[in-house]
Amino acid sequence: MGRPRRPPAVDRHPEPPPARLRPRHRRGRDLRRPERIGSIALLPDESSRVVAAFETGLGLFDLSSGDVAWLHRVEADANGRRFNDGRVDRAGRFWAGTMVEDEAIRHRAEASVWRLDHAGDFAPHFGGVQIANGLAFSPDGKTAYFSDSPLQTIFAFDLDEDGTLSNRRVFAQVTDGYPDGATVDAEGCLWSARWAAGTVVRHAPDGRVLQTLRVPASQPTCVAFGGDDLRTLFVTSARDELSDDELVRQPHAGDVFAYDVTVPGLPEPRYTGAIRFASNV
Ligand SMILES: O=C1O[C@H](CS(=O)(=O)O)[C@@H](O)[C@H](O)[C@H]1O
Repeated sequence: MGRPRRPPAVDRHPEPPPARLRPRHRRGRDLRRPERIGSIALLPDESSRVVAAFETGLGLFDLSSGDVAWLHRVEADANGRRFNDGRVDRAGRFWAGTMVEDEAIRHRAEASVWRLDHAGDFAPHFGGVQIANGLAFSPDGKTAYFSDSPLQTIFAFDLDEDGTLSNRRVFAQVTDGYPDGATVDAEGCLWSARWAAGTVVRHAPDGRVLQTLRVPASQPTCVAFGGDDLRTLFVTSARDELSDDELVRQPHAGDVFAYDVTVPGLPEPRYTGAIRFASNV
C-alpha cells in the first residue's frame, strides 16, 4: 500500500450529483440524470452509454448527453426502496441490489438482489435484504460476494455457469462500521469499504483481514481499480448524513481518494447480454 495521493478535485455540493472523473485531469464533471444512480454496467462497445441502476430501475444512460432509455423500471412505486450497489459478473451478467431507504421500515428487509441476464431479462434473484451492497466476484467467477450493510455481514455464495447463486455463507462479520461497496483484486482478495469506520479492509479469500487502509473521511462508500496497470485503488466517500460539525472536521468527506497498491485489480467485466427496451414507460 502506498501513500495516499492528493485527492483529485471533484466538485462538492450539499447534494452532490454523480460526477464522471477523469483522474489524469483531476477534474470531475457533473452528469445530468433523471434519478440518483446506484451503480453502472459498462458495455462492450466503448460508447458513452452504460446500463445504469437508477432509483427505480435500469436505464440505458448516455454519459455525454444525459439521455436515458428505460429498460426495466421495476421499483417505480413509492415503497421506500431504491436501487443501490451493483456489478457485472465475470460472465457478463449485471447484478444490482435495492435498499430500503426508509429507515422506519428497513427492518422488514424488503429489498432484493436482481440479475440482468444474457437474454436481457431482469428479475429478483433473492430477497430478505435491508441494504444491498458490496456485490463482487472472484477472479474465476465462481464465488460471489454480497453485503447486507445493517447486518454488518459480508456473505459469499457459489455462482454457477447459469448465473445461479447457492451455498450462502458468512464470509466476514464486521465489527467496526458497515460493509459498503467492494471489489476483488488479482489475488482474489476482497477490498471492502467500511461506512462509518473510515477504512477500507482487504480480506483474503478465506475472509481473514489482511490489511486495513484508513481514509480521511468516515464514510467511504466504494472501491475500484484504475490506472494503466490497475494498480490505483480509487475510494469514493459520502458527505451524506454528516452534521455541520462533522463536515468541518472532515474537509475531505465526499472526495474521491486514490492509492497506489502492489497487487493490481482486474479489468472490469462488461455487460454482454441483450438490451431490451421497456414498452410501458
Ligand atoms: O450504499 C449505501 O450505503 C449507505 C450506508 S451503509 O453502508 O449501508 O451503512 C447509505 O446510506 C447510502 O446511501 C447507500 O448508497
